[in-house]
Amino acid sequence: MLGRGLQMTRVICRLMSRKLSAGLHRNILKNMHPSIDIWSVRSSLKNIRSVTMAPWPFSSSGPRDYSLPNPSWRSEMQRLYEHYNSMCEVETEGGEKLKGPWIRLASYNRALKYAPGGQCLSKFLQAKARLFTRNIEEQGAGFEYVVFVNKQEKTCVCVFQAGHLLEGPPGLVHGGAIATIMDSVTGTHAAYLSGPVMTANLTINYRSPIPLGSVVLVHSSVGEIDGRKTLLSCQVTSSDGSKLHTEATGLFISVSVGNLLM
Ligand SMILES: CCCCCCCCCCCC(=O)SCCNC(=O)CCNC(=O)[C@H](O)C(C)(C)COP(=O)(O)OP(=O)(O)OC[C@H]1O[C@@H](n2cnc3c(N)ncnc32)[C@H](O)[C@@H]1OP(=O)(O)O
Repeated sequence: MLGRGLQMTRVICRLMSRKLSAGLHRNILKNMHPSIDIWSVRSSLKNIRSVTMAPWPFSSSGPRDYSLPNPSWRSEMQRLYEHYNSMCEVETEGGEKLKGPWIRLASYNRALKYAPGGQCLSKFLQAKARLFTRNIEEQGAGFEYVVFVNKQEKTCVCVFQAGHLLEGPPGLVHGGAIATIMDSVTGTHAAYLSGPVMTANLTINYRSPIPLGSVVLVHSSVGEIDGRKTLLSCQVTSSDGSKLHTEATGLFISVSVGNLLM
């Protein structure tokens, strides 16, 4: 049986979707043109500022879930994926939840389109938008990663394989690519915990270089959640955890759905 919270969230999302569509349709009918009166959309979005989001808005029913294994994954990446996946919660046909405390977060290249209520908006506002970390089509060339969240401990781990397009110093991963994956993992973790957020700051210390093509773990844990502020800490380690590559803290501020679309 689906949890009551999830059912409630679905109802809210359906209502959200209607509100968003209503705002859009008014403008489309008025102008007969897909250039949107952004202020009208913004004002209709203001009404949904206090919506409580589902812990994770994406189901595994999108066209391509980028967090699933593909042939470019090295054996270490596959092994770690299977390790965490074997501890993941599964739901039986009868709705019973079995197995461990982890869940794998599905990941798509179009964050708006596959979020509840976002399908209509994505056609007009961000038709060409693609998630930065998921827009290199060649498998294994860029960011290969899968994120798992531990619901009991409220921690998060990402298995990350850095492809050849992420080079910085010869043979090593670019610092900006490391920052990107840390921002993505902590941002995803914060969104899972607190709903829609924006990164307010990310403070990074690079301790040891990451070899290009290697598989590392990105760990994220909660420092503090205080009102709109979610403070997380993050470490990138070698896949066996013995070597620290990078550490960071990130502050995420909860925002309204409208903020994310403007
Ligand atoms: C589901 C999808 C999955 C999709 C999965 C994809 C995951 C990818 C995640 C990527 C995430 C990103 O890269 S986001 C993109 C990069 N980030 C940005 O562009 C953010 C730009 N900045 C902003 O938009 C804004 O400054 C905000 C939203 C962060 C805050 O603005 P605001 O909403 O007006 O809030 P404001 O009143 O200023 O601040 C609220 C409280 O936070 C504090 N505060 C605000 N900023 C800071 C700061 N930098 N450092 C310290 N503290 C700060 C304030 O002092 C205040 O504390 P007090 O007085 O209340 O105590």
